[in-house]
Amino acid sequence: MIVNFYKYQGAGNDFVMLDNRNGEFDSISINTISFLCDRRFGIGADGLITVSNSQDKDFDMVYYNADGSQSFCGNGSRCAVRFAQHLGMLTDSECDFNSTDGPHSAKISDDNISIDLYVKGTIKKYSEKEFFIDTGSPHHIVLSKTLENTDVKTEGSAIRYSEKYAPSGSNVNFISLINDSELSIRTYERGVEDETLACGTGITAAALTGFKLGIKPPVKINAKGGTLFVTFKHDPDTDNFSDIWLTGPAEKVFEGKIEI
Ligand SMILES: N[C@@H](CCC[C@H](N)C(=O)O)C(=O)O
Repeated sequence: MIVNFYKYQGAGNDFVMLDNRNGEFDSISINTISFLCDRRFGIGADGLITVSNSQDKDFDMVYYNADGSQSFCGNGSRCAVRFAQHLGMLTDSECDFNSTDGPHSAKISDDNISIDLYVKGTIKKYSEKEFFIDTGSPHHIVLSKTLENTDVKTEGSAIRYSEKYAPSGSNVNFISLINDSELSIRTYERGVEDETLACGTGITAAALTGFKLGIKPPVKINAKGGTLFVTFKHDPDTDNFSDIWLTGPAEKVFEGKIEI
């Protein structure tokens, strides 16, 4: 079967997009997802997203990592909003959509897409330099003074597969604080099993963890593939974060046909 595909990227986190408005990719197989995301034998991407009609929102999306596993994806969601706009599913500069972890809202401009995210639970502090937070996907955070020289694949993989996170694993982010509103980040992504150029839920997790270390919103975050911004509110009485928004670029790279 020959299918149309679209390739999008958000700060270098790249995705194959499939128009699923007729439901043809409802039961897409893990093998097909892995093939389409393969950088040598397929199109190549960190993940794959299907965009479908929704009963109660502007669209529904499902995110799959390159290995076919599912989670919530911040950059993928931002790209899915841009794709829904391309498909003519959006009529406004704001929209609502359903993703793997529930409903989200988005704000659209020519340069950027912003989405809101939700935290599950609170930040867990393992030590002065290691933390965990779930921003729709699970994220381990390591404070690093040697970010450029960090072997993200080896060190990230060791934490991702550690007993602490078995059996489902965690994404792993290495961060360096630059000043009181800026940090740099490198991320090992579960399901891609490698470093990616940016990870939206990881960037959000880093901004919120950074707040605990003295960083104030809006937080500017430098990833390898680009710069994103995170804003949020924090309630000192409950220690809860709310009104969390991730903002950055999301654009179509190319489109084509492929046999699956
Ligand atoms: N790239 C994503 C995160 C995708 C999910 C993650 N790999 C997981 O399995 O938890 C993002 O931009 O948030």
